[in-house]
Amino acid sequence: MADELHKGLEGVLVAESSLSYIDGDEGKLVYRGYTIEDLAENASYEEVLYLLWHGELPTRAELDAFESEMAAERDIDDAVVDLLRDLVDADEDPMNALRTAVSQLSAYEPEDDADPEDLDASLRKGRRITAKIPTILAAYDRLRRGEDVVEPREDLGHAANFLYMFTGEEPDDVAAETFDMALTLHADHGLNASTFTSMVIASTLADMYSSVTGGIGALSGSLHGGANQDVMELLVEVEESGKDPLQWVDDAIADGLRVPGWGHRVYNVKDPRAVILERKSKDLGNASGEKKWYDIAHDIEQYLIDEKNFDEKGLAPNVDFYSGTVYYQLGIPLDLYTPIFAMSRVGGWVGHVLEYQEDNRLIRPRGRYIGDESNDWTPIDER
Ligand SMILES: CC(=O)SCCNC(=O)CCNC(=O)[C@H](O)C(C)(C)COP(=O)(O)OP(=O)(O)OC[C@H]1O[C@@H](n2cnc3c(N)ncnc32)[C@H](O)[C@@H]1OP(=O)(O)O
Ligand SMILES: O=C([O-])CC(=O)C(=O)O
Repeated sequence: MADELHKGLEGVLVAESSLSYIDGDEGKLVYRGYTIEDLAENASYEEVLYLLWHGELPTRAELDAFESEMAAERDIDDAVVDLLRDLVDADEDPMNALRTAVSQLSAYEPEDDADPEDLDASLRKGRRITAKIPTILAAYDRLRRGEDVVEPREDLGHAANFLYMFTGEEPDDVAAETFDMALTLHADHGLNASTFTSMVIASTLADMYSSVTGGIGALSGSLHGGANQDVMELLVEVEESGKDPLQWVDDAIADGLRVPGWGHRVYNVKDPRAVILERKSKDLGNASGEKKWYDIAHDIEQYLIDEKNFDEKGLAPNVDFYSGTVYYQLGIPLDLYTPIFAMSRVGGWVGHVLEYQEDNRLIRPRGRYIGDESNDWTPIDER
């Protein structure tokens, strides 16, 4: 066996997949053969879920049935709401609250005793978790605002229903479509760290709740999904400093800042999702007359390219760089940005787990041992 070390598993092929394809040099992303641009423009998030989980686009009848099944699974048990209240009291971060609540959901899973190798049951579990995540997040946010939880509605789409439960008002078409598009953009991305985490867990024949709970944990970190909140915090900090944004960034880089929302393990050029989100952020700003956040982000992007030559180092905006400026304009609090990423990426976690389990093999790499090999035992009183 080769003893070459692949730190961070960079470039290591560990599985075959037909869910999503990324060309990191061309800035191209496709889900099951459909470009992200086509999907962002034409597909609903539910259509994307169907595509990822069933391998092809649904017919109208299949989509109607799928949407109804999802909508019927949105309710969460009162005990989960009680848990969320406790977590609000403990001032828990929403991403951690989501991780805890998803883990608790398994207690109310009707097919709890299904064999983990029963892929149809795993798919239904994945669908239930996906349907309930928006309910958990909206409830958590309302509880911490001291407001009553709003029950899900079955007549609204996944994105619109989240915004409805979150605000208590039915969203307008622009907000619902923008949010739906953001969910589509984040749904899958190859064997990223959180998806791989879910697959590692599933490879032991643990159940879907464990896989998704682990995926949420992996996504929360600042090198992964956590970066979308970091970007918006940076933009707010820049704005509140009253300094010239470019000078602020220059100083921060000199102090060793890793610019959140920049760089990617796979892309060497601008992430195609960042291109779409940038355009959306600009359009929303133009429509509302409040282009401040888009402008600051865009100016920073230009500066990093023109003055810091980030592009020559293969550094470019990733999906997280402009998403926050879109969510901000939808009135979503900063610490919900990463949970919203999870609300979408659960589609990829479930899809990859199911695909991997079709031909499961325990994931178990090796580490090279570099410790001592033959120490003499020293009794505790002599150390
Ligand atoms: C949804 C997602 O998960 S997308 C990624 C979200 N994460 C972020 O936006 C956090 C900021 N970005 C990063 O930390 C990194 O680019 C990562 C973790 C995403 C990818 O990292 P890796 O592929 O491991 O690249 P690595 O850390 O080896 O960086 C390569 C070089 O680029 C530099 N670099 C990478 N990202 C950045 C950045 N955001 N800002 C400044 N420099 C950077 C590194 O310092 C390193 O420079 P060096 O060779 O002079 O030491
Ligand atoms: O693919 C990755 O490494 C990070 C990720 O999840 C994404 O960009 O959506």
